[in-house]
Amino acid sequence: MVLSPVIGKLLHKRVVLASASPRRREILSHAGLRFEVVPSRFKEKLDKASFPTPYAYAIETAKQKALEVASRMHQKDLRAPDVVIGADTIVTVGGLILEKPVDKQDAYRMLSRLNGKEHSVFTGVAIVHCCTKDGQLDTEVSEFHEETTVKFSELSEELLWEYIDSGEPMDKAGGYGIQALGGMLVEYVHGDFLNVVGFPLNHFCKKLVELYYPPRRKDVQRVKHDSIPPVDTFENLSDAEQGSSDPAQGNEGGGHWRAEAGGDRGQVPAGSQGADSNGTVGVTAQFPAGLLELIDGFKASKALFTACKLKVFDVLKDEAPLKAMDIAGKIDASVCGTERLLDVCVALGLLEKADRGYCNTDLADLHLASDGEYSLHGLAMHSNDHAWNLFTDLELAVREGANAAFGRKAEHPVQSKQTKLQFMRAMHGLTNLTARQVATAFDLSRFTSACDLGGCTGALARALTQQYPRLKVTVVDLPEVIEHVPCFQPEGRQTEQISFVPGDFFKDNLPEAELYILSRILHEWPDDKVHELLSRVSGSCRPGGGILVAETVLEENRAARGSLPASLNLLVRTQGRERTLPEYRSLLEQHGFWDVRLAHAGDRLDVVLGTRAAPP
Ligand SMILES: Cc1cn([C@@H]2O[C@H](COP(=O)(O)OP(=O)(O)OP(=O)(O)O)[C@@H](O)[C@H]2O)c(=O)[nH]c1=O
Repeated sequence: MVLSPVIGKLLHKRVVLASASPRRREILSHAGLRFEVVPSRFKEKLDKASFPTPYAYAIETAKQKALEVASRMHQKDLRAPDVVIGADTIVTVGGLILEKPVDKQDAYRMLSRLNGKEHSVFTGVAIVHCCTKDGQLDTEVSEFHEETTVKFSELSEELLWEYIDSGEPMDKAGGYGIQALGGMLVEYVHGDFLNVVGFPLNHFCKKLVELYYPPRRKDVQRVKHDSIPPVDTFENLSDAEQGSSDPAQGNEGGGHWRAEAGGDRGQVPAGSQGADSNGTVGVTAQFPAGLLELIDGFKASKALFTACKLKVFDVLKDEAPLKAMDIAGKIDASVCGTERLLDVCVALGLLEKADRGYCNTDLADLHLASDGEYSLHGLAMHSNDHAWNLFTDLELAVREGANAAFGRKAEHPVQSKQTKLQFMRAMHGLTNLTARQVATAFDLSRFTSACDLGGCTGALARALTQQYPRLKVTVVDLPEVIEHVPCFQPEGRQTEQISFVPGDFFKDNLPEAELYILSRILHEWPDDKVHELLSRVSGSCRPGGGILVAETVLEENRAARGSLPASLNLLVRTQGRERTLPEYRSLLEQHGFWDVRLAHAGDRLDVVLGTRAAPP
């Protein structure tokens, strides 16, 4: 569980903590961040005197730690992680900077200085976004610091030595650990406790908000030139590989000390306009991280599809954890390629990686392995093998309109032999996920018979019969669909309440029923075909009978809820379209269905129920 949604912004990135500190690792993993730990080899020996403030020193050290790891990882496999986090904690007292003691005497000297006094603990943090361009590592650094004031009690020599002999001071800045025995030395703390322990989590989250939640256009600040801290130019922000970038820094943290130092090393994002030569007004724009995620979205989809196709999630459902090499053997793929794909799946939150190997996440077990009631493996495969190709024609479909594009490359999935089973699998998984909600969106207990037109594998029929034990459901679908229905019957759960009838609902007589169901059917067809179908349903339905339409109903401004690409899907794939409630109401009313009501059936689906009026 992730409390801070901003931490979630890092879940899809490969994040590395460039620190050997067990405390930092613990703080960040408790916050829900997923990361690898690669301790930095940077030697902490920058010339303290050359920094204008102690925290400038801590920030620079943090930055060098992170950059060293980024460049080492880049050199190792020519690919740096997306984000490297470095941190450095120091204690300052009387103008002196205290780091980790080198021995017991050093610890004693430090603790004696702190004894009975107030001191400051600074942690400098660097968040380094990396990208690889033409084989070169490109980095962009965001940095900040946090200060906490700590007061020690008056401590006896005996107590100090007892504490030193405990061994606790040795790997800790200032020679104490506030989170353990050292807590007994402390009278009060002002500020962020975790900052003393080694990582200012609260400030880190705020920084992520700054980085990943750019202000909306109307919030773009118009600021006076002299209120912008001195800035650098980071030239490669447009590289989508990078994932994110630093916005213009506020007048705080790393940006602030630089301003004080009169330096000019801060950063400004691409697209920002600096002040004009008169230094009057400029516009700063946050880096469009969300947009870049969108640009990269297809790569994530393709990685997921590929892992599904290679049955990675099936392999790991059967046996886990497994190392990349073992998985590669089982899926008959190269080790290096498999490892990369697996790591991407980890970054996408589909797999987990531990020392002993890779495992499925619960999400992957439930939805991406090919078996299981709620598997979306079929949908992923259908998207990969079919929808993907059709979407390459989106431009053509937009230029020429659905009718023109349809039929050129697009092929109705149910009519294609090759894709028929795959399409059934896709629909089966999707319907299973929503069937209960559709069945219960309205109280249908007054009906004793229903006919599910285009009911495919009977997934909705099953949910209906479970919900309404009196109800008998006839599923009508094309013969070539019905032929494969047995593959989708859960063992031991066949029910006499459901029967399957092969037929074409545009041509064949419709079975008699009190309730006719059209689930995810009408959006596939243009208005003339919808009228044709509704007129056939209306002709078969007795007065007092019903029609139940399950579709994503558009808002009145035609905005789709949930699945935005769906309407484009229709454009490239069929001649149909999604409709608003007034449109459905009008269609149904024209065919004698009244009292048309809407209910939501989850995030992406709505249910419309109409009652057949007596003919005039
Ligand atoms: C004041 C205080 C510090 N620390 C630890 O002191 C180390 C600072 O050293 P660093 O150089 O910033 O980090 P490191 O441990 O050398 O790791 P690295 O990041 O690899 O340089 C970090 O561990 C901190 O937790 C505590 O655990 N408790 C405290 O109360």
